[in-house]
Amino acid sequence: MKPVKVGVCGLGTVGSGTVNVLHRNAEEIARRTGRPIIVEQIGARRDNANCDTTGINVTRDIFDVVNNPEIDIVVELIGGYDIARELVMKAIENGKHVVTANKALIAVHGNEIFEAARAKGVVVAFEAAVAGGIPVIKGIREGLAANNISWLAGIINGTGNYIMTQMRDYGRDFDDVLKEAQALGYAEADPTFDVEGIDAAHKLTILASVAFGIPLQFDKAYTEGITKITPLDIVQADELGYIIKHLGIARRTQSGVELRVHPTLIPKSRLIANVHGVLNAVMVHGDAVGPTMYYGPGAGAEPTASSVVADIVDISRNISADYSDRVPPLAFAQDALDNNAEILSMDEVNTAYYLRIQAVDRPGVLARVATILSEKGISIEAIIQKEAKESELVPIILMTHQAKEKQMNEAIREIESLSDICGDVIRIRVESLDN
Ligand SMILES: NC(=O)C1=CN([C@@H]2O[C@H](COP(=O)(O)OP(=O)(O)OC[C@H]3O[C@@H](n4cnc5c(N)ncnc54)[C@H](O)[C@@H]3O)[C@@H](O)[C@H]2O)C=CC1
Ligand SMILES: N[C@@H](CC=O)C(=O)O
Ligand code: NA
Repeated sequence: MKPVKVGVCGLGTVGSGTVNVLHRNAEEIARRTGRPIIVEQIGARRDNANCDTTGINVTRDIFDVVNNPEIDIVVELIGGYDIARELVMKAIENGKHVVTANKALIAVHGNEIFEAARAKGVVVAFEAAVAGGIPVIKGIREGLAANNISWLAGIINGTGNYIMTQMRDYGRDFDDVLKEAQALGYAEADPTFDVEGIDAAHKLTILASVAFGIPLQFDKAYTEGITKITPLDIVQADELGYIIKHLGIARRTQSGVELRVHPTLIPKSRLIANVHGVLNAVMVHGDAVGPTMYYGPGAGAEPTASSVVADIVDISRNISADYSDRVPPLAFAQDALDNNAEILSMDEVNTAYYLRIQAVDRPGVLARVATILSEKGISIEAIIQKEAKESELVPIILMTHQAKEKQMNEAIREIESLSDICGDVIRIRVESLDN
């Protein structure tokens, strides 16, 4: 059978991993697709010592690749928003199928890209963009196609989970571990995307669209990172029976769709609470299947290449099928996407809370805090008040029952204005993940 010819743009961590996997497993992959897959050309600014490109046409101009008439599939692995968008749109215009690992691109420009691909009858595949090597897009889009999906929650940034795990288990310093994650090829080109939750929000946006059949709406996602999590909160959460994880949560409610990324207290007994290091996991709740979980490496050269190559194989198998017979990019037919599903403002979201308050050790301070919460209709589930040691400040830890974010914001503002409270109230949301 005629080989499928691939052009790889970007030869960094994922690009080199992809070329290596395609070479090493060429025979096994060809047995699956029924035809060989050949790397016809690579567009790269420079060579990569981790990747042998002998015999491959390497160009310094990635646009040579999209304009090469020999190429069937363009693989975009340069990252970023603007040039990647231009490259992918040009590839589509030239009638090429596209595979990308770029979640920023899909979350922000995906609606436009999928529309152009539909008009041209080509496929844009992005399994590697969410949770690296875990086939979670395919799992939801195809494996759960029977279900009404009510919610999903995931640890979807490998770098962040790696940092939190190393801090918790070995007491390591945030900045040191981040440097290590960068050296291991886990982090984004700009690592603030990892630690400030932007990367996770990109991925959550994509997951919510595939699960609920709504257009991509990254600008409406609530985004909070891991930079404010302290060792003290990790210890206190542990004492209360919880573990802190950075989660992306998407939930359908009567009034709209919750789309939020933030640190979260999860009961230690949940499987997902025990997902550590660079590993990711996504829980998806479908009405027919119940709770499911997808687990595996969320970043790294070959785990990510595993998803990139799976998409190449998928396209190679379907290359001759009519566009209307192919699986739609966001799982739902383009004209059936729900444009009316409102993404809720964070004010409307209901969760339980862990609060840590630094108070001057004076009688009545706890009562004053409790009164404010009660006036806002927020009830307390548990309190830990430590003895004051040398310093006269004592941490007060409160766990609340569910409350609206708006009420909690107001309560926090009032608590912070009390004269016996010092600094900001630390607030971490609590998710039971049981329904
Ligand atoms: N590293 C990982 O574990 C994962 C990365 N991704 C995504 O995969 C994509 C690539 O990431 P990495 O391989 O980690 O990044 P990287 O920085 O290691 O590689 C990107 C490569 O593209 C090259 N490049 C950028 N602009 C170029 C241009 N205009 N012309 C030629 N070459 C250009 C850079 O020189 C670099 O070698 C990003 O979208 C990233 O978000 C997705 C999942 C996991
Ligand atoms: N920087 C990302 C890479 C994979 O998507 C992460 O750490 O998860
Ligand atoms: Na994936």
